[in-house]
Amino acid sequence: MALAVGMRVLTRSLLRPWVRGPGATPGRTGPVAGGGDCVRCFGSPRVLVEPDPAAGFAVMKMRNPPVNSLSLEFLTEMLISLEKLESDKAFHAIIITSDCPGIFSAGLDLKEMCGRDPTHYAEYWKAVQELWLRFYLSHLVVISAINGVSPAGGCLLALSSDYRVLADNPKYAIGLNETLLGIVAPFWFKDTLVNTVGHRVAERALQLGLLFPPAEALRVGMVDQVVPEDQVQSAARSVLAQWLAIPGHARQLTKTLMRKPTADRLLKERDADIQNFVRFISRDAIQKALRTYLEKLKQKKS
Ligand SMILES: CC/C=C\C/C=C\CCC/C=C/CC(=O)SCCNC(=O)CCNC(=O)[C@H](O)C(C)(C)COP(=O)(O)OP(=O)(O)OC[C@H]1O[C@@H](n2cnc3c(N)ncnc32)[C@H](O)[C@@H]1OP(=O)(O)O
Repeated sequence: MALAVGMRVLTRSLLRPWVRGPGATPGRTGPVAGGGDCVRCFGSPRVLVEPDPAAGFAVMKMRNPPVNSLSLEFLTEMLISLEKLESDKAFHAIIITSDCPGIFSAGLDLKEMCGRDPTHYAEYWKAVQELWLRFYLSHLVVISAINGVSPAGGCLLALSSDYRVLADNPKYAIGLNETLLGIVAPFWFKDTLVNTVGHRVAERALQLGLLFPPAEALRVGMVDQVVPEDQVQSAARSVLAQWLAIPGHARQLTKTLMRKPTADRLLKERDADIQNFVRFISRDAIQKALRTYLEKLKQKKS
């Protein structure tokens, strides 16, 4: 409920044509991050959407610096942008990528899961569920152009796509590392991984909290392609052509056939999953583990 209200408010206030600089005219050409012009870009503070309706796709750039952590506001903005693209018949695909150098997404925002009250945890978890459900089941072709490190929730987002292109940089590790934080990946994170890499690889990766560098990620099937860093976006665009050449209804029905059983499991147990999360995350031991982890991240700098 709170999420629905939040989304309505954000839809009104944030989904405006993307314009940069004072005096720019909404809906008209404006400059985009990285240079160049963008016709009818739109978005919100944390999500920039560069549409190419003639080609049938849009690039969704995550820009929640410093690390694209999936805060409640950021999740909500991503959902709104996705919804907007899904409801426009001009779009058949999106490429999701990052505007934060070296980081695809640091995963769920630890500050949303630490030192807050149960109502907040429930609202946050509902938004996380929603993001996964919407991306996992989207009728659009979703390609991840992974141009940075993507642990945990960042990896889940990538795994929810139909195809993953990873930049070949040894720093850009990807995986569900929850156990390293002393937390447990929920069953639908696990199912998404199993569906991608198979049971044995997933079992080992989840228990050990493995973060796979590019060559390993490709070997186990966590990503579909590894390309030189400067070719991630062009490779994603190239592969999109293959996906868009398939009759849309046949591809969409096939996607649903493959993914619905996994999504249905969460849909059936959604409230219980929220209660489970709230109970788990509220435990003193878990809160302590999260605080220690955040502290470690801070100390790393000094
Ligand atoms: C039985 C079980 C039942 C139920 C269980 C239910 C649920 C539990 C499971 C919940 C699932 C959680 C999934 C997640 O996604 S948890 C998040 C996991 N993410 C990580 O481990 C990544 C942590 N971050 C990093 O490793 C590095 O930051 C990173 C490699 C991404 C980037 O490194 P870099 O050196 O470039 O930056 P830093 O200096 O480390 O960070 C900059 C600032 O950003 C803050 N930060 C980083 N990550 C996060 C985050 N995920 N959330 C919030 N904030 C984050 C970091 O602290 C720095 O902050 P400042 O010091 O500048 O204030």
